[in-house]
Amino acid sequence: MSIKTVLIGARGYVGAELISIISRHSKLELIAASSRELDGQRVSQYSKSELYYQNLNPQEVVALSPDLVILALPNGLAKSFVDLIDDESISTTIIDLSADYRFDPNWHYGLPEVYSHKVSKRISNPGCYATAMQLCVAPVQDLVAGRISCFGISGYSGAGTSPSDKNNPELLRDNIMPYSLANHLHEQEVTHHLGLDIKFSPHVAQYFRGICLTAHIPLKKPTSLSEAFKAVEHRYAEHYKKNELIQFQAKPAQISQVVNQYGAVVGGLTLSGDGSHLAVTCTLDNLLKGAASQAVQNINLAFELPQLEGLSTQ
Ligand SMILES: NC(=O)C1=CN([C@@H]2O[C@H](COP(=O)(O)OP(=O)(O)OC[C@H]3O[C@@H](n4cnc5c(N)ncnc54)[C@H](OP(=O)(O)O)[C@@H]3O)[C@@H](O)[C@H]2O)C=CC1
Ligand SMILES: CC(=O)N[C@@H](CCC(=O)OP(=O)(O)O)C(=O)O
Repeated sequence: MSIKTVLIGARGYVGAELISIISRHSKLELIAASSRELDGQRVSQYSKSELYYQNLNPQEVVALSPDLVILALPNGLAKSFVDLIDDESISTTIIDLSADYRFDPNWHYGLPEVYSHKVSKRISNPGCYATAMQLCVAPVQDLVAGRISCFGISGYSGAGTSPSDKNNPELLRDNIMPYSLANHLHEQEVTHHLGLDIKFSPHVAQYFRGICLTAHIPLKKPTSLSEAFKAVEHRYAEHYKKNELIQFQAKPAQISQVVNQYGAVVGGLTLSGDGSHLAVTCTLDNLLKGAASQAVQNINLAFELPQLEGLSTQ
């Protein structure tokens, strides 16, 4: 039995990754893909059937009676689709890749390695940096004593295809660009979901994809440095050993390990001399574990499929 899927925002960087994964997923059947710019053109990456982009409005989406609607639109555009599907009270599951519903208590915030799965027909997918920050902090969340600071750097695909300074090759050449150094949406998102005080400094660089994030975490006073390190390392190893998509390692995580990969790497645990501060790194592909492959994990959980369905072959 296939899951009839409609993808809204199919032309984008995230949409393109979703089409590729859906093409290899045994249960997801893409019945429509929306793009204003590519309306009428063939969806060449979709290999299961001959599909053409359409410029779909919410009424046309509902008329298709999909089992699943994936929204991969820029922030602020999900509402018209969500409200109509809600009004029609059809049994369609919605997963939104934007930030629009990440603070809505009626939506399940889907970060499977950090928050236990809840059956829901409304799923909000975390932001890319927000995923990396939470993967860094989750194993020691109860040991945190004060403000966490995170430094993140992303490839310019994080800024999407709409032209901006953050994906302008001229401005990015031989450059690294700090931006939104206060109140970044992901700083708010992680503070909200972890309930901790987090400050985040995003940067963008001229490479295409991949995020490297370093978290500095103040810890409650340990008894001794060696004991503290052993205890903290054990926590990370235990937390991630049951999560196939997360590789925990001793060395700091590097972007080269995760480009075009569905999972993330966490590593480089380093305690300050007095044991009061822990540094930890996480790398992930912003378009995959930061978006599309995490969305498919969440879709699998929502439809009670194996969590890694469609994600194992890499
Ligand atoms: N890039 C990343 O690393 C990550 C992105 N996200 C989030 O995922 C979503 C998609 O991101 P990304 O793929 O990078 O974005 P892109 O800018 O690359 O793509 C946006 C998509 O939305 C469509 N679109 C844009 N404006 C409108 C509109 N007014 N009405 C209808 N469709 C529109 C575009 O197609 P067309 O113009 O042809 O209609 C395109 O398919 C965003 O919410 C982003 O914040 C989340 C995690 C990581
Ligand atoms: C380089 C760059 O611009 N990155 C984006 C992250 C995109 C993302 O994760 O999308 P949401 O807006 O849905 O959270 C940013 O910092 O806003």
